Amino acid sequence: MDILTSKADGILTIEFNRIERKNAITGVMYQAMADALVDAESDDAVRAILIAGKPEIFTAGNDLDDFMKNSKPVEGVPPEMRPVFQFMRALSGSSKPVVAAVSGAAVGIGTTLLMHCDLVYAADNAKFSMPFSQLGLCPEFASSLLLPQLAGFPRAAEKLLLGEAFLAQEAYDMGLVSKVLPLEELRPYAQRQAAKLVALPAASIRATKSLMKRSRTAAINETMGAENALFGAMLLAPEAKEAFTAFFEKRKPDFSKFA
Ligand SMILES: C/C=C/C(=O)SCCNC(=O)CCNC(=O)[C@H](O)C(C)(C)COP(=O)(O)OP(=O)(O)OC[C@H]1O[C@@H](n2cnc3c(N)ncnc32)[C@H](O)[C@@H]1OP(=O)(O)O
Repeated sequence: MDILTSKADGILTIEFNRIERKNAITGVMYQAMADALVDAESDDAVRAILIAGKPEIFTAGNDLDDFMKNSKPVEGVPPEMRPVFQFMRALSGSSKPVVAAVSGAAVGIGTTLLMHCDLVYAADNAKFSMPFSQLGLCPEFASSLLLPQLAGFPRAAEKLLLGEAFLAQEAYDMGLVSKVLPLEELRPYAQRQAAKLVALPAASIRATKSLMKRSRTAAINETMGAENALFGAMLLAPEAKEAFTAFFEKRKPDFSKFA
């Protein structure tokens, strides 16, 4: 199983488990996470959600092979029904508190999804990147809105225009991360924080989260729509094909021939 889910003591834990591919996320994995989140939404026994990777890697982001093979529109299937949309919609709209424990690299959607979590804990080996421009793509799932809001435009531009990677301390300084911890303390700490949420009155947690997110929900949804229309087209463009092919051929992409 490339995604592990378990429920215990009021916490739904979702864990990336595809270490041989650096936890790169396929459609099947997005669907498994979407299903777990949708199920949790209607399960009163779940009072907090914990998302984690492996000590050496959170996730390498979307599986690039999946991007190459499964990006064409499918007749009769609206783009919003794709597993990645179902997952991000369920995460962004979750009424339950979501804790993320990040260690190792969090690439692409691996960093974007953190902007939709509530408590984000990073190990001192965490490394974040949104290399969309390096892949011939553009930001997705409201990162073009949320990152400038969190970090200010100039810093967000370094991360989104250049796709530069950044370490845990910078992520903390930018407001993307709640706290940085030594790797060995990360998981127990995130678990304890989730347990604290479980022990608090669920109605208070729900109300607090909903009030904190209320003013930006419409903007997030509108931005996701605009980004995803562009992203879907860019996935099929020659720049992305060159970037994906170059990755698997273990060479630098050559974008010089594209205007
Ligand atoms: C809507 C969502 C959008 C997005 O998420 S866009 C972002 C897409 N992701 C990426 O562009 C990241 C690509 N991966 C990497 O840059 C690197 O990997 C890492 C920095 C994550 C790790 O580097 P290292 O430790 O050197 O590992 P390795 O040798 O590159 O990878 C080990 C095996 O894993 C495969 N793999 C890694 N990432 C992906 C991926 N994203 N999709 C498919 N396969 C991936 C490789 O090819 C390789 O495989 P083999 O052992 O056969 O050479």
